[in-house]
Amino acid sequence: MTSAHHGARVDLSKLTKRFLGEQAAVHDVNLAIGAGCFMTFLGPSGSGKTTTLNMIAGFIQPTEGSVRIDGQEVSGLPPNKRQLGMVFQQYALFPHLTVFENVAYPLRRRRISEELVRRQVGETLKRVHLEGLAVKYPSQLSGGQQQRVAVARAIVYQPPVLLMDEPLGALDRKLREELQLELSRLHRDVGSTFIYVTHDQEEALALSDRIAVFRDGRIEQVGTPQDLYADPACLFVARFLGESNIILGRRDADAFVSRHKQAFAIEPAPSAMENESALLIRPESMRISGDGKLAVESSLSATVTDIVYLGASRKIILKASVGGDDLIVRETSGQYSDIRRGGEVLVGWNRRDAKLIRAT
Ligand SMILES: Nc1ncnc2c1ncn2[C@@H]1O[C@H](COP(=O)(O)OP(=O)(O)OP(=O)(O)O)[C@@H](O)[C@H]1O
Repeated sequence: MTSAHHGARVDLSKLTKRFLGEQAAVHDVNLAIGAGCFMTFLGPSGSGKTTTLNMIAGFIQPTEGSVRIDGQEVSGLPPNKRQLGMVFQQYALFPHLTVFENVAYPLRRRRISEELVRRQVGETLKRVHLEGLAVKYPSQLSGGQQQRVAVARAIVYQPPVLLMDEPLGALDRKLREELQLELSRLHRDVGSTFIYVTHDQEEALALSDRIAVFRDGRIEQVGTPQDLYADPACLFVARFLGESNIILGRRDADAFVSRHKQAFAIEPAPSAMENESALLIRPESMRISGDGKLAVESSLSATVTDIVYLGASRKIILKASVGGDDLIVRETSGQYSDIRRGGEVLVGWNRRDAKLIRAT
C-alpha cells in the first residue's frame, strides 16, 4: 500500500426495515458518519445493529429511507458495486486458497497486474503481522490469525468504507484486546471510514471515535465515548456504558428527592430537564468512609456486601440502609479506605458528579 487515502462519508436517512409480518427491526434511523470516522453501533442483541449494517452493505433492501456514500444514493446498487470492505463472521475465508490467495482475491477480481498484486498483498500481510504465513491454508491457522486474514482481505484495496460485524466476537479476551489495538492502528494508517458492530461496551469505548447506541431498532444516543460515559441521555445508555449508581426519584427545585424521601443537592439544571427522574453517579466518583467522616456534599449510609479485587482497582458493592438500593464504589489501588465486608459505612459524592437523567 502506498499512500494513506481518505474515507468516504456515509449518511443514513430515515432508514427503516420491516421484515414481513414483523415490527420494524430498524426504525427511522438518521445518522451522519464523517469521512474517516471510526463509528461503532453498540446495543443489545436484537436492537437492529446488524440489519442497519446489512442495509449499508446492500445485503438487505430498506423498506424506507436511504443510504448515501459520499453523497451518492446507493440503495439500487448491489454490494459489490458499493466499494466496501467487509469483515463479517459469516463471510468466511476460502478454505481451498492459501492466505496469500485469500488476501489477493479482491485484487484479482479487479484485474490488477500480478506485480501490483504481489506488492499490495505483501504490504497488507505485513500490516496485520502475517507475513510469515502467506503459504498456509486457513485450517492451519489459529482463530486470531484467521481473523487477521479476513481483515487483510477487507483492507487490501483500501476501500473508502470498511464494515465489520463483531469481527472479534469468537476470540478469547487477550487476543481480542490485541486485535483491538491493531484495528485502531489500521484505522489510523488506512484512513477508511470504519463502521463496526459490537455488543461489547469495552470494545466500543476502546476503539471508537463515535458510538451510536441502538435500542429497539432506533438510535438512542450518538456521541464520543467520553460524551456517552460522562453525559448519557438516559438510564439505558448509562447502564449500557459502564457501571452506575442510579437513584430514582424526582427533582424538586435545587434538590433531588429519592423514592425513599432522601434529598440530595444537584447542580442547577435547565428547565427542560424538569421531569428527569433519575440521578446517576459513576462508581469512581463515589467516596466511602468507615469512620463516619466524609467531606462531600451528599451522602447516605450503607452496608458493605462485597469487595471485589480487580488488580489496579477494587469494587465495593453496598446496600443502602434506607430503601435497600444496590450501590457500587470503585477505588484505585493506593487509595483504599479502611472498610470491611459487613461493615456500616458512609458513601457520598459531590453534586457536580451527580447527573440528572431520564429514567427510561
Ligand atoms: N431476516 C429476518 N427476518 C425477520 N426478522 C429479522 C430478520 N433479521 C433480523 N430480524 C429481526 O430484526 C431485529 C433486529 O435484528 P438484528 O440482527 O439487526 O439485531 P442486532 O442488534 O444486530 O442483534 P445481534 O447482536 O444479536 O446480532 C430482531 O428482532 C431480529 O429478530
